[in-house]
Amino acid sequence: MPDAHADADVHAPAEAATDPAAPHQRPAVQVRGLWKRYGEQIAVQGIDLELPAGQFIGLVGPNGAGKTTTLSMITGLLRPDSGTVEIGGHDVWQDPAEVKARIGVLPEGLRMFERLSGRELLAYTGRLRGLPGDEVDKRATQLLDVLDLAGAQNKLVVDYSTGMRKKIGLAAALLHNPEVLFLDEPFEGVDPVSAQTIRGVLERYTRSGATVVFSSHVMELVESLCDWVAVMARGKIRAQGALADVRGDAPSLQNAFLELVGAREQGSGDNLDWLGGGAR
Ligand SMILES: Nc1ncnc2c1ncn2[C@@H]1O[C@H](COP(=O)(O)OP(=O)(O)OP(=O)(O)O)[C@@H](O)[C@H]1O
Repeated sequence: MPDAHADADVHAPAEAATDPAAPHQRPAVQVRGLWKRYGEQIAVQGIDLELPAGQFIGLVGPNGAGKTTTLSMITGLLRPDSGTVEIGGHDVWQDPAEVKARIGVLPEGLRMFERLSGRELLAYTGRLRGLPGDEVDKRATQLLDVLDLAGAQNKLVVDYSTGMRKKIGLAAALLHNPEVLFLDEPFEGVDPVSAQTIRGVLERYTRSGATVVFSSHVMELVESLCDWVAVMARGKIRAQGALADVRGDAPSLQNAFLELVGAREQGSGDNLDWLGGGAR
């Protein structure tokens, strides 16, 4: 692990954003000086992020790092104390309608219209997005099919399992074909088969030039999916850049991550001498 990684704000990626020959020149998301405090608790401490377009981007960090707070501010769900966010060149808080037309969001613990069926939920979401009815029908049928929800399309959302809820939430977030898709812990509670399905849909989507930003604390998943990562700990960005640059010389992203977030400071449980070993 290079020493630079141990300090805050390693910023490895810049060429993609500045190279005039790069296919996606403007960053998909530009965050400057974002702060959020809940009473005494500072959740996000003045972060800057430049997320390149057309990439699979992972926002990783331990529990309580500030990932959900950050994604909520980026997507216009939570007003920052200070700082700005631009998506596709539009300010999220000055120009919310423009931004919301360009993004899809699957927040953590998404509240849905529980008394609608999966198909009705998509029909309703599509009309809210201003799509014509026949186009909504066509897209809904295809998404339900690809996400293996066709058999449950007439079931009420309240009766869906956790994984089914993630999938119908993902379908609703994709229906209007957004430029940037934000997903908070999209694979949490999802079985391996459904995870593979979701993964396939998202990979196809980024190959077409769209951007996926998702938060996770599962390093293997991030390492296998992402082109680009931002590592957060205690409300700050510890590193951001292409996956290989953030990983550096470490054998895996997990090792790089543990180094970056200072896991050793938190102890290894050595003082739990009463635990296990028959000393009851
Ligand atoms: N509504 C709130 N009121 C008070 N404190 C909050 C609130 N939401 C988050 N926090 C605090 O802000 C910090 C960041 O929380 P956040 O949920 O953004 O982290 P996270 O990285 O998404 O964590 P996790 O991976 O556990 O979901 C935590 O210390 C949390 O306790």
